[in-house]
Amino acid sequence: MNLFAQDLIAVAHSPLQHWLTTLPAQLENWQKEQQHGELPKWLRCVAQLPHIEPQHVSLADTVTINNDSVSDGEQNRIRGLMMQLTPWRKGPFDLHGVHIDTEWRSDFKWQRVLPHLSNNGDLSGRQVLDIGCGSGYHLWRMLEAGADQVWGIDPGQLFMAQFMAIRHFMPAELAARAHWFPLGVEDLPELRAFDTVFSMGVLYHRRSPIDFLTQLRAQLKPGGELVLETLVVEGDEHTVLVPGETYAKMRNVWFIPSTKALLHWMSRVGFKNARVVDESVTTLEEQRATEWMQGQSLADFLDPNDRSRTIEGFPAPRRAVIIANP
Ligand SMILES: Nc1ncnc2c1ncn2[C@@H]1O[C@H](C[S@+](CC[C@H]([NH3+])C(=O)[O-])CC(=O)[O-])[C@@H](O)[C@H]1O
Repeated sequence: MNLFAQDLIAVAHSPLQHWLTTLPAQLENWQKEQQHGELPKWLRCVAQLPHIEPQHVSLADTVTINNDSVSDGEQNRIRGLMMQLTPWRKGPFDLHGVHIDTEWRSDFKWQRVLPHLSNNGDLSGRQVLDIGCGSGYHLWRMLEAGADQVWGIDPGQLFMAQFMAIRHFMPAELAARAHWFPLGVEDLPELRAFDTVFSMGVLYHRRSPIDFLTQLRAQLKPGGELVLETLVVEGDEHTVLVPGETYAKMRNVWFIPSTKALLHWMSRVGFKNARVVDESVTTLEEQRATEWMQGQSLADFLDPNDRSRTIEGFPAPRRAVIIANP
């Protein structure tokens, strides 16, 4: 069965219909050529999850789904299957009493973003795209904020399985409004159709940040809103850090601009009214190893004698949120 059949029907019934000129062929090609070797195993875990009527649902800081009569056996089954989908990086979630304490407290980032969106954070009636959405934690928060439909893309296939596991437990009405496609930003045509585009934690992974910003702008409707979150350094509009082989032990980090440089790049590609609404240093409360992500985390990426530096001697991770219009 086509994994994305329902999502493609949703595209056909949305203002994004023109996406159907490229999307079905890309997904078909992905299913034939690009599947991760472990994906069948991850999808089997999702298929084995018990079917439990969601009684209480809260899309708040911990995305929670509950039913008062869940048995210990069902809980153990959920825990065992979800553990097979580790590492869990973005969350937290609580599924029928199984608390998934992810590496990141992604709710902290949402608190830094939400108050600065237009309409006081009300996304009612909006088509929202999240580029690099990971497990899709923020997609659920966007639905909490009233979005009509939320669309996440990310090339990470484990994250897709995690999203599908969470969606499995959601009430049908919410599940039908949340979509996830295994695409990179570079796979998107110029849709110019979304009311809000989020891209958080992706810019520094791109080799060409100017092309990336251009791609983001090409997804927005006239009058839409971009929410960009990325690593930054302190400095003037000519300051950009291009780290060596690793930054905070991450291998795929290319450009870390100052906020002034980033605003300059954004104006060069045509964004209007770009403004920094938050800038903060990542704390050990926000990113840490847990039972659900037992590998190394921020504490291991910083200089043990000087927490203001990474292990490589660069400034420690500092992140900015920028809002702009196309
Ligand atoms: N070409 C690409 N196109 C789209 N996504 C990509 C690409 N390359 C990598 N990614 C994805 O971008 C996400 C970045 S994580 C931010 C998650 C969430 N947004 C968060 O803000 O918590 C932060 C980090 O890993 O540093 C991962 O899920 C990648 O798979």
